[in-house]
This record gives sequence, C-alpha cells and structure tokens, in this order.
Amino acid sequence: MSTYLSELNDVQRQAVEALEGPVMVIAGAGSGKTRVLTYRIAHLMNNGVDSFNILALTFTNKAAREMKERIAKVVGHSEAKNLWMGTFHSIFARILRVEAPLLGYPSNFTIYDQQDALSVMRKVITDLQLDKDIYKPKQMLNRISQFKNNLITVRAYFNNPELIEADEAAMKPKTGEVYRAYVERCYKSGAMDFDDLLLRTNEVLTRFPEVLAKYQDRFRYIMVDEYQDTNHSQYLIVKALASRFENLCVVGDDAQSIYAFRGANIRNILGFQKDYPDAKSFALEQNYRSTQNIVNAANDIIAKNKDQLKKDVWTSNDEGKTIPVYRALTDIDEARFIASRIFEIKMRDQLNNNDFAVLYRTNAQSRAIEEALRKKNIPYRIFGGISFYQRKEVKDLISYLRLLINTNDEEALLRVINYPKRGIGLTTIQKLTVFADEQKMTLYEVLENLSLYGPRTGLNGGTLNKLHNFITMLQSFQVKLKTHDVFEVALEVAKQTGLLKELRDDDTPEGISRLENIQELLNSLQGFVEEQQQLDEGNPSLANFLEDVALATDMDNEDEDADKVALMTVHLAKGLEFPIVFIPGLEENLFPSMMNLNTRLELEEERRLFYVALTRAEKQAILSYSVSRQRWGKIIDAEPSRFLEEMDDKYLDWENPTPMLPVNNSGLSGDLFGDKPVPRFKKKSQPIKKKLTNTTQTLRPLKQAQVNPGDADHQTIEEGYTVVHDRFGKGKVLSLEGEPDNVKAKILFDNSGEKKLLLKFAKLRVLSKN
Ligand SMILES: Nc1ncnc2c1ncn2[C@@H]1O[C@H](COP(=O)(O)OP(=O)(O)OP(=O)(O)O)[C@@H](O)[C@H]1O
Ligand SMILES: [Mg+2]
Repeated sequence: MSTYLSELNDVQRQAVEALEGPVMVIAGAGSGKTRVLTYRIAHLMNNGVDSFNILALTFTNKAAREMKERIAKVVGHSEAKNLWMGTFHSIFARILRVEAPLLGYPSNFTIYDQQDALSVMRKVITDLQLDKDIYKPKQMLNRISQFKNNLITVRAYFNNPELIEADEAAMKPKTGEVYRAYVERCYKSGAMDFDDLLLRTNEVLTRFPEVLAKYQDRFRYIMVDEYQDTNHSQYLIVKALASRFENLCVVGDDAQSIYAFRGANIRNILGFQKDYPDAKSFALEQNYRSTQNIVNAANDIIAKNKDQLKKDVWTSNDEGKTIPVYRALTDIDEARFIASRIFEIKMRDQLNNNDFAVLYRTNAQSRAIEEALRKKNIPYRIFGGISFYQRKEVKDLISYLRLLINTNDEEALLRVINYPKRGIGLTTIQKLTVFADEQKMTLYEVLENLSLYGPRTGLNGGTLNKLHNFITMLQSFQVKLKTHDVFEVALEVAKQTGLLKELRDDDTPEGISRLENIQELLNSLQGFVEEQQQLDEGNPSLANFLEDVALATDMDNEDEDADKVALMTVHLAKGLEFPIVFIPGLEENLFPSMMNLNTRLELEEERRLFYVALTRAEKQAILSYSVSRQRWGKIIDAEPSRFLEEMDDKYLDWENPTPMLPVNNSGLSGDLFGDKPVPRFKKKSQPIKKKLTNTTQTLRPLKQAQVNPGDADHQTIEEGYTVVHDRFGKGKVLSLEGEPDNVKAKILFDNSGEKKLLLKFAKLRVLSKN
C-alpha cells in the first residue's frame, strides 16, 4: 500500500479510493474531510490521471495552496503545479479571461472589489436621484448580489412580478432601475464584480455548448471542499461541468453551514443524493483534531439544532482540560483576561504565539483585545480586516496599473485623474462625465480624442491642456509596458505621476508607513515577475497580477508564517485549526447575534457558527462573556449566551475575575474567599442568567489555581531535583536563576531536551530530590 494511504483510517481510505463516479463525504468537524480530498487528488495522479484534468474548489486560496503543497510531497512539485485548484472565484476568473469576449467583455476585464462596487453603486444612486437613506448603497449591493447568485438577470427581474412586488413592499420600487444601471455601468467599464465571475461563467457555459464541452472534457475529476456553503450559482456551475463524466466528489458538513446570509444553500448538500442516485456516500465519525471535552461539548451544542443530519462524532484523543468559561466584568476586563491567559499558557506549555487564535462574532470586538495584547507585548495579526491591496496608497498605484490594461475601467480612472493633484477639479470631471454619457462613450474615449471633443465639453483651454498632459502620460506608460516588465513599469508610474514624491514629502509616521506600503507593492511585483519567469510561464502579464490582487483576501498576505496570535471572525476561521482557541463575547445579542434571533432558522445558523468556533480548537477552548459591554458608544448590560447553557456542565469550568484588591483589604468575610472549591452551576435548578448576574456570585471563592497559577512545588524546587512536567515529562533541574518571584529553572527533560521554564507557571512536581 502506498505510504500515504496508510495515513488514513478505513472509511477515509475508501473515500479516497472511490475514484470514479459521484462521491459524497458528509462528516463532522475535524474528521478529515479536507485530508480525504487532498489525498484523493494525490491518489488520482498516482493512478495516472493527468493533473490538467483535475479541478479542486476550496474555500480560500490559502487552503488551495496548502493542499497543493501536501500533494506535491506525494507526487512531486512539477506534477502538482498543473492542478487547477483555488476558490470558485479565482478558478472562474481564469476561465473567463479566455471566454468572456464571447459575452462582449474584453479579455482583460477588470475585477471590481467591494470598494469599487460600492463606489459604482453610490454613483448609480446619485445619478438616478434616489434617496441614499432609503436606497442604502450597501443594502442595494447585497440585494443585487442575491439576484446574481440566483441567476436572476436584469431582464429576469423585470419579468418577475414577485420580486418587483417584494421591492415595492420594502419601499424600494426603483430596485430594478438600480440593478440595471449598476450592471450597465460595470459592463461599460469592462468590469466584473465578484458575483459576475460566477454569473458570467454560468452564462457562458449555458449559452455556448462548445465552451461547456471543452471544460467538461478538461475537468474530468472535480472536487469541492466545504460543499455546504456553495450558493446556487456555484452549484449550477459544478453540476454542468461534472455532467459528462460525473466524477464529482464533494465533502462538507451540514452542521457547519454558516453562509446562508450570503446565499449559501444547505440544500445543495442534502440534494446531492437526489442529483446523483448512484452516489457513494461516506460518513467519517472519528475526530482527529480536538480533545474529548471539546468534541463532546460541541456535540451537545449541535444536538440542539433540529435541522441536521445525524452524526456520531467521537475521538480517541485525550480527554483534555475542561473548558474555562470566564465571567468578565467589562469588555476591557475580558480582553485583559485573554491577554494574560495567552501569556500564562505560552510560558507554561512553551507554545508559540501562532498556536493561539481569538475568534469573535463581530469585527468590532477586536479593538479591546488588540489593546490588551499590545499592552502585554504579544504580537498579533488581524485577518479579514482591510486587505493590503485595498489600502489607499496601494490602491492608488494599482489603479494606474489597472488603467494601463483596461482603459475603460472608470473606477480606476476617476481615482487617479486628479491624484496626485494636477488641477483637474470635480466640476471638470462632472462635465466630462455628462458629455461622455450623452455621446455613449466612456470617459477615456473622450479623453483620448480631446482635440476632437474638447471644444464641445465646455471646458476652457487651460483645463483641456491638463487633461491632455494626463492622457499623454498614461499613454507613455502603455508604450513602456510593451517592452518592459511590469515591475519596471510600475516603478516608472510611481515616479512619473508624482505619487512617490507626494508620499516622501509626508514625514509623519502615517506618511512613512504609506511609503513603505508602496515599496512593499513594488517588491511584490518584482517577486511576481521573478516567479513567473522561473515557472517559465511566458511573459508575466500585468492582467494576471491584477487578478491575484483583486481576489486576494487578507488571508493570503505574505507573512503568514510570522509568529503572531491570530484574530479573526468565526466566519473566517472555517476549515482552520489552532491548539488554543479563545471565543469571547458569549452573550445574548452578540453571540447569538441580535440580528439572528427572530426565527429558529436564524438561531440555528448562529448555533452552527458557535459549533464551528468551538471545533477549531485542538487542545483547549477558552470561552468568556462579560456582564457589561461597550456597544454603539454606550455601556450596556449583557447576559450570558444561551449556548453556554447548552453544554453539559461537566465539560466546563466556570471562572470569576481575579479581584483587584488583596483579599484582606476587601472588607469581605474570609468565608467568601476561603479555600472551598468554586461551586459549579447546577443545571436547571435556576436559570443560568440569574445565577451569573447575581452580585454575590461575583465574589464566589476563587480557585486556588487562579490565585497562584503554579500551584505545584515551585518554592521548594532545587538544583539536582528530578521533576515531572505535564507536557515534557520527566527531567532533571540543572540550575535556577532570576528574582524570587520570577525564578526560572533550566531543566533537562529525558524526552524533550533542555528547556528554561518560569517556575510559577510550570506546574512541576518533585519526583525525587536527587
Ligand atoms: N487518519 C488520520 N490520522 C491522523 N490525523 C488525521 C487523520 N485524519 C485527519 N487527521 C488530522 O485531523 C485534523 C482535521 O482534519 P481535516 O482538517 O481534514 O478535517 P475536516 O473534516 O476537513 O475539518 P473541518 O470540518 O473543520 O473542515 C487535521 O490536522 C488532519 O491532519
Ligand atoms: Mg476541512
């Protein structure tokens, strides 16, 4: 048996070896679904399937990269290189580069990111003279996204009385107009937004049978990870591509479907067997990721959902520690708790920063946590914030580059036409836009032919001259692009436009960091050029680079190996795993979110989200909630989340805040801070909320371990002793150093080598005194 097959359990191996025909793997978190998919690809290739014929769709580009690396270890790098692996968006952008001209788009179409899309939407709403408070740009974009993901084109919208009535009832009767104008504007700019990448792929596959046949023939083996979160549009693409060979393998977990709000349709997974009656189905039940405590608590949670496929998830991993639930007094206190606990665990267990993740429900929660981590000098990284490529200065330079390959890209043009300032004001731009619209031309077409149209725009000679200079400059870059690589051109653009000078002249810390970002962008362009040349992929094209940029998420940033604590929303953490996971903010109206408390379906999605969060943890999950929290600029009272109540108490370990004052000064009776263990909450005797918000409960005795984290023999340890450590096992103390309160011991462990441990955290037991 090939060695890699021996790294799978029986069911996993069967799923990997079922190479032909439709296959579905539905299984709980951490049971090896992604592993099955990865090994399956390696196995296909080992069985002679050409890598060009394999398509694997993943949830993030990072996941695709990691899978590719693993596969490369089995089949070799040169083979793995040709695999088509990536997100739906990046794979179909690649296909559309070739096929989009069939739909009237240029092959070098621009991909509009969320920022661009929002800016287009704002213009549309202004142009149609609609009230921004009723037609909120973000909401309108969401609505249009829904249409697109359900393949409802503008025409289909106007033919659908139900939709029209729904929008009228929502007091937005002009929704169809907005949709039409938005689509036209993007189309005229030669641009697609993210949803278009799926919608247009569907369109090209449906309207052009020869195109469909071509890709059906190419992608003979198709695999989809996280299938529970595919939307209708993605479902149809996969179905169409797979319909000839039906070698389709999907893996997923209905209990982890968390993108319904973005149109994901859990029915895709439930309907698989109906679509493919011959499908082989595999259920993986053994969890390899987490401790028993975590797996069992997570099972408790998900059992509360009515809509779910039955699964028995178990693990043969250690029982593990009980799950601490910290009751904070404020969000600041909660953040401080997280930072100190990270510090303690790191010291005690010799972990790295990147062994820790903090997963929150909303981005707003990160601020307090960041501050606490900074105070303790713990490096962290926020995922899913604004991506590097969307920072203003970076996007400014990128917009110039975008214009070079697609001059009709109106968002890019408007962004740079007067940046850095060159005296082309708002009125000028308005006049030009009106003229271009009247002539049914793009802005660039007018600018390109200024000598012809200039006099008719109503602009004066001086202004026309400035416009002329601008366009001449852009054209000179275009000429340069024919003979120079994209890095050289970008450098030239940064210099010639005055962008570098503008940033250099700003010597505030922000200015310096902006300049560094530009430097970083240039570096990445240089890296891109070199990489492409090495791969021998012909002339590295700017279009390819820009496509990567448009589809890059914050997950894809360079320094992913850096040793930092990861901060991100639960949504982003899907598919990931970390040794220690903090889940703060477990309060009613926050997690579950207030937005999702209205129906059982919504609440069940929140519960799945909590299930996802909890199941990211390998060794320990640490939960917390606060009794008060700053939200919307006010301090509000908070109640513990119902999810806390839904787990059996035997998996949990309730903790109270450490008092600020020494016990004897608190004026409280010795009884309260005595040595008795903390009483656990008895289930059902009283509602948890009352118990947890009851003030005397705040003052319940603290557990010994909290007052004194290293409750073992640390005062008494001496050189030459033989000691035992939870993780490192048996070892001999070589020396001791440091202040009385911070004594460090150098210990030589039998199996783990030499370590320096801070005694107060190390929890050592003395085995013998020699
Ligand atoms: N047979 C196995 N032997 C050892 N380790 C395994 C085995 N199967 C899976 N694992 C490990 O268990 C962890 C979870 O696996 P994986 O990420 O593939 O699970 P998953 O089902 O995709 O989880 P999720 O639902 O969170 O996406 C990984 O670290 C993986 O390497
Ligand atoms: Mg997975």
